[in-house]
Amino acid sequence: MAKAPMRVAVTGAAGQIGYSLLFRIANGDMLGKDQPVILQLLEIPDEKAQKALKGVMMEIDDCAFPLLAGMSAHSDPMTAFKDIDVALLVGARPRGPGMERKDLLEANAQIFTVQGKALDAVASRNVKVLVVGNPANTNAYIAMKSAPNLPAKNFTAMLRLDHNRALSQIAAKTGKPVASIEKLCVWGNHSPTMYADYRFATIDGQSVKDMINDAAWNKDTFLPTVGKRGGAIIEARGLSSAASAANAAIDHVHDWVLGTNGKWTTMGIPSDGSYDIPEGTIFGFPVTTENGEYKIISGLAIDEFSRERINVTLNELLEEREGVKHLVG
Ligand SMILES: NC(=O)C1=CN([C@@H]2O[C@H](COP(=O)(O)OP(=O)(O)OC[C@H]3O[C@@H](n4cnc5c(N)ncnc54)[C@H](O)[C@@H]3O)[C@@H](O)[C@H]2O)C=CC1
Ligand SMILES: O=C([O-])CC(=O)C(=O)O
Repeated sequence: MAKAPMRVAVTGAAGQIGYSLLFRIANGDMLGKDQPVILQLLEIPDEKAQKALKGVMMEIDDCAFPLLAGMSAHSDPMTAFKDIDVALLVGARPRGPGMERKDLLEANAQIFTVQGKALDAVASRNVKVLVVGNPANTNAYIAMKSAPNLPAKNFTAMLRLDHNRALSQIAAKTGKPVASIEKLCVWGNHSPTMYADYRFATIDGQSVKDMINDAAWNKDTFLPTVGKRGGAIIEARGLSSAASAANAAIDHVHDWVLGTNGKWTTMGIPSDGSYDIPEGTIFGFPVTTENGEYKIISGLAIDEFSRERINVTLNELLEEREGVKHLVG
């Protein structure tokens, strides 16, 4: 029997990331090739944005995706989020050259109180929320706090792009295929302070740390390359990453819904107090997923260097949180 369609809301649907994301969702890349989807697309109530959204929808129509069971355009989150199973909160201002993601806090934070409240009011009680709009961890925190009637665990932030960037750097360094790398993770905030950690990673059962055996490369090349990759792309393209961000959003939700079969990935999730990260902080953790639920990998040894790095990214998140205290009550 055919599966019932899942309702997926995407905000900022006429933006850069939206243009790389919507077609792949409708094509079944995110929820599976046997899963019909209904797209509920939100843009700002602005004539130009709504018109651009209509144009994107015309193109989606023209793909005649067999899995697309419905599609609607919205300018109000209360209708866009009605009964949704998945929310991709992309709509927010991107940074330009010379900005850090936290510089967007002022401009974007408000969006996530409004949208958190709307999710609280009208979304499925099991809605899976992924915040992509920057600063993603703190925006996810705001949305979570604005939706007290939804389980906090439903709110996540995207660190998958950082995870994928780290995979790719390690594949290049070791000369091994990306698919052979396991047990990699990225701790913390989606910002240059994030801590990409390959201490536990393996390739064909062999330790990646032993294979690379170069602490200076880790500290002086790998961590800055992964941490500052978003900025490097803005510098090169004049615009922030879009197709790779959309790809990471697809990966994140795909794995959350369909499971990782015991493999590690990275998700920004509300801490349960693991690794001394204060409960409720939206933090990048190594997880596995099964039956639509994620689980933090527990019991990993945190050495002195790692603890320092984790503390730096945690402190930045706590500062960001302090800055939005007035919005979350
Ligand atoms: N977490 C991550 O790894 C990444 C996050 N990002 C972030 O994603 C966000 C979107 O990036 P782009 O698509 O490149 O930006 P964009 O400017 O091309 O598109 C954003 C769209 O969101 C819409 N929008 C703004 N406020 C909205 C609201 N309240 N409701 C609905 N729609 C709204 C705008 O009208 C625009 O069409 C930015 O904040 C960017 O920094 C980008 C790359 C990676
Ligand atoms: O760097 C930015 O502003 C966009 C982003 O989050 C990324 O590419 O990681």
